[in-house]
Amino acid sequence: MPHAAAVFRSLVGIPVSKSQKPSKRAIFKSEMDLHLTKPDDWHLHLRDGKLLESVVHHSARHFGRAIVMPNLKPPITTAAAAVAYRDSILKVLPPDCDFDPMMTLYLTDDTRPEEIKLARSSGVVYAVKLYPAGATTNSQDGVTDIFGKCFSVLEEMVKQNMPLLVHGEVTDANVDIFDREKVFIETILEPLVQKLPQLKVVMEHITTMDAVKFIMSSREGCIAATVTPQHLVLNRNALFRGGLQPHNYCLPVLKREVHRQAIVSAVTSGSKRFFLGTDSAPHARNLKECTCGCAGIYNASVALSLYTKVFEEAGALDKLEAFMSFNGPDFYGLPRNSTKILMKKSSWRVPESYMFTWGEIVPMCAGQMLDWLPSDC
Ligand SMILES: NC(=O)N[C@@H](CC(=O)O)C(=O)O
Ligand SMILES: [Zn+2]
Ligand SMILES: [Zn+2]
Repeated sequence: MPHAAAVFRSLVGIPVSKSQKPSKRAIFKSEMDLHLTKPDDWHLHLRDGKLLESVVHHSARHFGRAIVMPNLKPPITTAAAAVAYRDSILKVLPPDCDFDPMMTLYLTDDTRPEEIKLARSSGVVYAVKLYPAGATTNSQDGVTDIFGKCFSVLEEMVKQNMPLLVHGEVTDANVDIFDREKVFIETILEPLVQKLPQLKVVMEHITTMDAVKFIMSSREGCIAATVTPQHLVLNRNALFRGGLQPHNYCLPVLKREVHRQAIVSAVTSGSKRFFLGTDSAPHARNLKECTCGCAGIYNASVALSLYTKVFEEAGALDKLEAFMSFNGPDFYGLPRNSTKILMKKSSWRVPESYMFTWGEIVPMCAGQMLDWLPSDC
């Protein structure tokens, strides 16, 4: 195994010297570009119709593949619907684009084991998504009782080696919204992995130190987590800074600073159990800035810059490529991408909004300056 600092130095193109540890000062001072294996996004909302056409290029430009979430209206509950949805995504991609949308099935109380077999044989469905009914955007058709209604489907998933992707929050209105992830781990996830230890599970968009502990204590290669940019750079103060901030509202909701720090430590530690999943979730501006605003942050255009900033500030740029480009495909048992992208150390301003004929979308960090610019090699 090469020393981490040596890897870091080869990434940034500087010769390995006697001092193996890159000092933080050196990182901040030098002008450097990072050549990285093209990343994948293991949790993405592309929507459909006009919204799909408007947002897909932000992901397709710099990501090789993406696990595409199935929470459309109506949801993607069959292999046939997933194949049709994939075709509609491919149709709106720019010519010569080799972005690969990897599809998921939306699990319901009525999903049958047969559908898992069909999904596997379709060749384009890579996972099944568990939304506890009522937990998040378009989850009303989700699962009401995972053990009571879905067990035979989960057993079939084990047979088909099909991972379960989990929105990990309980929906009980009596549970404080900031505790819903922790309670989900205790009441659903821990019993689930005990009952079905062979089931591959990805806990999506983790937000708490409880989730980090759960992932670290479970079987590597079987249980993993995706991490969003917002849960790495923001804590819950960002929801109320100078007034209500609807564009920082997503589910699971942002948590306290100690939780953010625990997640930063986990991803920058180099553990293979954590990988990139933006949870980029576009909603029209008018549906965010209203009396009952939607949950979801649109981060597709800023995600790579923000992840890089987090690793830079932690002095862990040598661990960035594994988080962005290796841990995900390794977990899913897929080849890593063979092409590269360049993260340029170059300031750019995030647009205040993206305007379309039908309306506009406000991105995460709207109007702010960011330090790292992704581009093609
Ligand atoms: N994250 C969110 O706040 N929203 C997502 C759904 C989800 O991933 O929970 C969406 O589809 O808008
Ligand atoms: Zn979710
Ligand atoms: Zn999501």
